[in-house]
Amino acid sequence: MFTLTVRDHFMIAHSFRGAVFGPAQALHGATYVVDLALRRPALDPDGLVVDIGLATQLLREELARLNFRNLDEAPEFAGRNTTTEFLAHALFERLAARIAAGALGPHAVPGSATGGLTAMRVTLNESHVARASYEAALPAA
Ligand SMILES: Nc1nc2c(c(=O)[nH]1)N=C([C@H](O)[C@H](O)COP(=O)(O)OP(=O)(O)OP(=O)(O)O)CN2
Repeated sequence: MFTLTVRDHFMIAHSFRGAVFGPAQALHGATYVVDLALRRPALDPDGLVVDIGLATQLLREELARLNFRNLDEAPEFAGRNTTTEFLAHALFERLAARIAAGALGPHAVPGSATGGLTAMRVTLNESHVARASYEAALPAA
């Protein structure tokens, strides 16, 4: 299995509901370093998992939707604790939809004639001691 990983970061503010979060029930900031890992068992006709430039651009675009926002005020997350795990899954779903729509080129579309991407992992590094990931297969379109 081949894997290509690209990295970017974003900054948000949020608060959590639940005694388990202790002081993080108050509004606080976070800077997440995000690793996007893209997987396929066979390289495309150019010898790539995907083009690094396209992957970097896609990740940057999706993180820009969250960057500098107070997630407590984000309608799409209303009523949810925007934990590191939750955000990893939310980003996975957005990125998977963009990839299926061709954002990383036709050879990356899952189930394409050249095989396409078969799996993806989104990791949010929330500090030097903790990170959370969401990983799953990418279904063929
Ligand atoms: N599994 C998760 N646990 C926690 C998350 C999370 O996203 N997923 N987030 C937080 C806080 O937002 C913050 O990152 C850490 O806050 P902190 O108060 O330092 O939490 P700790 O559990 O590390 O320490 P406490 O002993 O509870 O103060 C918290 N947990």
